[in-house]
Amino acid sequence: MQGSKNAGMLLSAAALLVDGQVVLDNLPDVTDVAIGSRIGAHLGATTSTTPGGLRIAAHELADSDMDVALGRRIRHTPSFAAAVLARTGHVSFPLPGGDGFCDRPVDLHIEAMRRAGARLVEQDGLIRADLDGSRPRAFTMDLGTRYGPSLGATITALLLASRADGTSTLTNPSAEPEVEHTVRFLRRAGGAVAEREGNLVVAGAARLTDTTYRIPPDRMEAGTLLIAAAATGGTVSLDGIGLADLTPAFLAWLARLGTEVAETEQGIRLEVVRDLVPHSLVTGPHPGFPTDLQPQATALLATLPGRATVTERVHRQRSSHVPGLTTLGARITDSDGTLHVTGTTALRGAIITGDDIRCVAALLTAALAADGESHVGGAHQLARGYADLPGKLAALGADVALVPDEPGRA
Ligand SMILES: CC(=O)N[C@H]1[C@@H](OP(=O)(O)OP(=O)(O)OC[C@H]2O[C@@H](n3ccc(=O)[nH]c3=O)[C@H](O)[C@@H]2O)O[C@H](CO)[C@@H](O)[C@@H]1O
Ligand SMILES: C=C(OP(=O)(O)O)C(=O)O
Repeated sequence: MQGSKNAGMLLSAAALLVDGQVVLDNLPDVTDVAIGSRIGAHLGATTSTTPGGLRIAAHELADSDMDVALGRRIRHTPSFAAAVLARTGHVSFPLPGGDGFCDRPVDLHIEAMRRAGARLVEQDGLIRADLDGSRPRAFTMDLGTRYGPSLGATITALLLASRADGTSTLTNPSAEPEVEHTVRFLRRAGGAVAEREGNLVVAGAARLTDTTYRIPPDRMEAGTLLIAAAATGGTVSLDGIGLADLTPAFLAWLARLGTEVAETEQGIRLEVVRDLVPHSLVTGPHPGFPTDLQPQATALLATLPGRATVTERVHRQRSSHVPGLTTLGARITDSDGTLHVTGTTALRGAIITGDDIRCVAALLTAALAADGESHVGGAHQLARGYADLPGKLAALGADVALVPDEPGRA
C-alpha cells in the first residue's frame, strides 16, 4: 500500500513547525503531496528526496506569503498556514482547493488562528494573519461541528497550540487516525500533547526538534482496492496494511455484503464468499464508515441486485459520482442527502468523467464491473490521491490502461 495521502499532507504541514530536519518516510507519490512539498520550498524550507521519503529542513522560513496558485490546489492549505503563522508570526494564504463536491468551510481554521492571537484580514480570497508577538498565545477551542468534529481544524489548532506560549485545550477534537499520527509526530519532535477526558491538552514549546516519522498505509487506497475486488467478484491480497487500519464500520459492511476479509502474514486478504447482497451505509467520523470510501461503496452497491441507501454525514453533500454512475446505467436517486440505490447487473460501458479523487475512483470501480469498454476522464484528479491506481488494478487482472488526460487540464 502507498503511504496515506491525508496523513502525508498533514504531517508535511506539521514538518514546517520544526526548527530542524524532519524525514517523512513512506510519503506517497501523489500530486497533492508534491504540491505540499513545493509550498514548503517556496516558504524557505529545504526539501530533498530520500529513498521512499522526503527530508524537510525548515530551520528558517524566509517567507510567510504562501504561493497562491499552489495553495489554491490543495485542501490542507490552512494547516500549512497555521504552521507558518506559529513559526514566523505572519502568514498570507489563499482559500483552499481540493475536492469541490460541496461547500467546505474553513471558519474553524480561521477561528483557531484568531484564538491564538492573530489579527486576520480577508480580501479577494486571500487571508492575511499576523500575531502581535512571535509566538501564538495559548487558547481554548471546541472543534465540534454539526457534522462531527473537524479533522482539518483539529490539526490547524494542534499546530498552533504546539508552539503557543502556554497550555491550550482543544475540546471535541477529531478522533481520525490522522490526528493520532500528528500527535505522535509532535511528541517525537519534543511537543507535549496529552489526551485528557476526550480533550487534547497541549503545552506549547518554544522549539521542536529533528525527527523522523513513517507515514501510515493509505486506508483509502486499501478500501478502494477491496471494493473494486468485491465489485468484480475477485479476491485481493494487500500487503503492508492490517485490519486495525480499517474502521470496524467499513469491515462490518464488507462482511454483510458477503465478503470475508482476514489478516495474512503480509497484510489482509478479501474474498467473495457468497452471492453479494446490498447493505445500507451511513458515513461518520472515526471509527465510522469513512466518507472517502462512500463514492466507491455506492458504485459497488449499484452493481448488486436489491436496494440500499447511502447517507453522507461527514460532508454536507457528497454525490458528485452519481451522474457518471447513472450514465453507466446505475439507478440512484438523491433525496435530502441520502442516495437510494437500486442495484443492477446491467451496467454498460460509457464515456464518463469525474471531478474529484474518490468520484473518479468510484467511476473506475463501476466501469470494471460494467459490460463493455468505458473511458473514465479525470485521471489528473485520481493522481491527486492515488500513486498509480490504474497500474495496481491492471496488476490485479483488470483490463485498464492510462491514456492521456483531457487536454488543458493540469
Ligand atoms: C472527520 C472526517 O471524516 N473528516 C474528513 C474530511 O476532512 P476535512 O478536514 O476536509 O474536513 P473536516 O473534518 O474539517 O470536516 C468535517 C465537517 O466539519 C465541517 N467544517 C469543517 C471545517 C470548518 O472550518 N468548518 C466546518 O463547518 C465540514 O463542512 C464538514 O461537514 O474530509 C476529508 C476528505 O473527504 C476526509 O479525508 C476526512 O476523513
Ligand atoms: C476529498 C479528499 O481530499 P481533499 O480533502 O484533499 O480534497 C479525499 O481524499 O477524498
